[in-house]
Amino acid sequence: MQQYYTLHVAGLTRELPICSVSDTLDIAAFIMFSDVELTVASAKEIIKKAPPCDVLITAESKGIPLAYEMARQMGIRYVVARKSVKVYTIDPIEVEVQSITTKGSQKLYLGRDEVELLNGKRVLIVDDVISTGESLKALETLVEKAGGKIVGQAAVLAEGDAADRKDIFYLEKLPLFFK
Ligand SMILES: O=P(O)(O)OC[C@H]1O[C@H](OP(=O)(O)OP(=O)(O)O)[C@H](O)[C@@H]1O
Ligand SMILES: Nc1ncnc2[nH]cnc12
Repeated sequence: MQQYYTLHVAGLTRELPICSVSDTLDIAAFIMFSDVELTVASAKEIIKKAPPCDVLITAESKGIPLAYEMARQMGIRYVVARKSVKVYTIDPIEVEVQSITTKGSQKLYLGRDEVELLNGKRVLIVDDVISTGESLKALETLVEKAGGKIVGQAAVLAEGDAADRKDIFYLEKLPLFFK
């Protein structure tokens, strides 16, 4: 039978389905897509903790609604690091990324327009979850390549050991489930 983890975040409660990552590890899947109420409330709470910044960056895909909503509330722009190059991606820069939810390695790309938005700016990196930190590391590398200055790294949830990191801020911890 499907099992759930009860999450309290930003004044809301959600039941997260427990999903298998491997023979030894399960995660509670945190998917903000579709959940406008949770996205708006989480954005508001992260903004309260955020340092002054000029632009946000997130990774495709689950960080996008959060970055959009934070940028809307803050009145600033946001950049999405894409997982593929499109016909309209001019002069892409790239970095390799691995994530706890995806087998094998992927890449994150920024086009020239996104690089221009980041260059010389105070950049806040945002994501829905920070777990192994690999996605965050890839975003850091991209911001540095683009000539941006990272002023903070934020997430709604810090999963597993990420909760002990001192270089990020987040709203709630999320446990990993070892089998
Ligand atoms: O700290 P990490 O281990 O890198 O995990 C965190 C990343 O994993 C998730 O994305 P995912 O790779 O599942 O891709 P998706 O957003 O496209 O579903 C999440 O949105 C973060 O970007
Ligand atoms: N618990 C989780 N739910 C969704 N995506 C994730 N990426 C890393 N941990 C995750």
